[in-house]
Amino acid sequence: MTYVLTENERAELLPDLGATGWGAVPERDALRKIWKFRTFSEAWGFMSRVALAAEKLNHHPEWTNIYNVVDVTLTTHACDGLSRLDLDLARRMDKIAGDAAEVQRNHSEPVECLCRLQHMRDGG
Ligand SMILES: C[C@H](O)[C@H](O)[C@H]1CNC2=NC(N)=NC(=O)C2=N1
Repeated sequence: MTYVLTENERAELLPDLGATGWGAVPERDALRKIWKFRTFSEAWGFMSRVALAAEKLNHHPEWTNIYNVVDVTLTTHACDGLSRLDLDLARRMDKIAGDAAEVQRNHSEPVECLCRLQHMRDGG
């Protein structure tokens, strides 16, 4: 079943994602990453491939696309927080993007904030 990651799991698994540019959304138990591709076509190609991976996982991103920028938030609605599925999808997205895009890092908070389960309730 889908369950919210424990503090031990967070401490073990989140730093690697933080290193690739995933951040913590303030006051939510959610991960965010922003990619800037060279063109709209490359951004849309990335989104198409991710959409197929998301369908396979039956786990879907919250995302927006403006021209060549794709802004992604991952969380699990079924358990109202971060689950393994978010980490799986995050890793797949990283793999699909490869180094085709510039990763914007000046947003959100460090993933380490998500290692405390109270993060989303006390606002950081
Ligand atoms: C019925 C279906 O399994 C659910 O609605 C799935 C689909 N995709 C999902 N995606 C995300 N991000 N969270 C969910 O809880 C979720 N649930």
